[in-house]
Amino acid sequence: MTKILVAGFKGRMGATATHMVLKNADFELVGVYDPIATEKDLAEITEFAGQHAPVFNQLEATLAAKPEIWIDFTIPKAAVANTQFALEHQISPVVGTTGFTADDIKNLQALAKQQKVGGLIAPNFSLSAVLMMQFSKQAAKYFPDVEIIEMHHDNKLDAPSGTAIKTAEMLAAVRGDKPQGNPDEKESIPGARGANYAGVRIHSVRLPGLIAHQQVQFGGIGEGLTIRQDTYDRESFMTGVALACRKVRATDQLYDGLEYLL
Ligand SMILES: NC(=O)C1=CN([C@@H]2O[C@H](COP(=O)(O)OP(=O)(O)OC[C@H]3O[C@@H](n4cnc5c(N)ncnc54)[C@H](O)[C@@H]3O)[C@@H](O)[C@H]2O)C=CC1
Ligand SMILES: O=C(O)C1=N[C@H](C(=O)O)C[C@H](O)C1
Repeated sequence: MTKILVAGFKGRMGATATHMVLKNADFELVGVYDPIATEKDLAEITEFAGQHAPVFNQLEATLAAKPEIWIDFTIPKAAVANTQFALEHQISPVVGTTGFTADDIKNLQALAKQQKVGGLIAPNFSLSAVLMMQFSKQAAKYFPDVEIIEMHHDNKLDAPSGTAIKTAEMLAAVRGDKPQGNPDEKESIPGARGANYAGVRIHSVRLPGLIAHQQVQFGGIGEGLTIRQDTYDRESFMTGVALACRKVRATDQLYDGLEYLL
C-alpha cells in the first residue's frame, strides 16, 4: 500500500483528495495536514466519521506519519515550501496547488534531481483540460491569433489560473512572442485587454456558481475556432491525482504537467 499524506485537507480540493485516498484499496492515508486544523483525528470531522488518520497542523510534525507521497492542494504562498520540504525528506510530491513561478519549478526540479525523488506539479489534473491544452497548441500552428478566457469560482486566490498560464506557455512554444490587436490600441480603463503573456491576452472571470472553465479562442480571416473545457465537479481531478500517486515513485524527476505521466 502506498502511504499518502494530504496537505490542505480542510480545503475544497484537499477534502476531495482525502476521500479519494480513503476510497482506493492500494492507498493508505497516513495523515492529513492543514495549519487551521484543531482536531487530532480525521474521524472527529463529520464528513470523515469512522475514518481514522492523524491530523497535523505543524509542518515538521507530519514526518511522524512517514508518508511516501505528499498530495498538496494548499495556497500558492505555502506550496513551494511544502514541496521543498517533501523532496528534502524523500517524500514524492503530487502538487495541484497553482501559483508556482517558472523559477520555482526549475529550482524544485533541481532539488528533486539532487535528492533522486520523483514527483509531479500539475496545474490541472483533469483529462479534458490536458486535451484542451494540447488541442490548443496544435491549433496555434495554423491560427496564431488567440486569446484565453478562464472562468473560476470567486474564492480563487490566483489570477490568471495555473491552467491559463500553462496554456499560454504552450501556445508561445508554437506561435512565439507575437503582439496582437491594433498596435495603436489604448485601454480607456486599465486592464481592459487582460494580462499579456508573449502577446496572448488572458482574461480572468471570477463568479459564484462557477468551478473551473476555460475557453481558448482563435481568430483567422473570416473564421474562428473556440476550444472550451468545463469542470462541473472537483471529483474530475481525482483520476489524475490517483494516477500520479501510482506513478511518481517509479520516476526520479519532478514533472511539470500531467501529460508526462499519461
Ligand atoms: N491542479 C489541479 O487540478 C487543481 C488545482 N487547484 C488548486 O489547488 C489549490 C487549492 O484550491 P482549493 O482547495 O480550492 O483552495 P481552498 O482555499 O479551499 O483550500 C486551501 C487549503 O490550504 C490550507 N493551507 C493554507 N496554508 C497551508 C499550508 N502552509 N500547508 C497546508 N495547508 C495549508 C488552507 O487552510 C485551506 O484549507 C489552489 O491553488 C487551486 O488553484 C484547484 C483545483 C484543481
Ligand atoms: O482554483 C481552482 O479551482 C482551480 N485551479 C487550477 C488552476 O489555477 O488552473 C485548476 C483548475 O482550473 C481549478
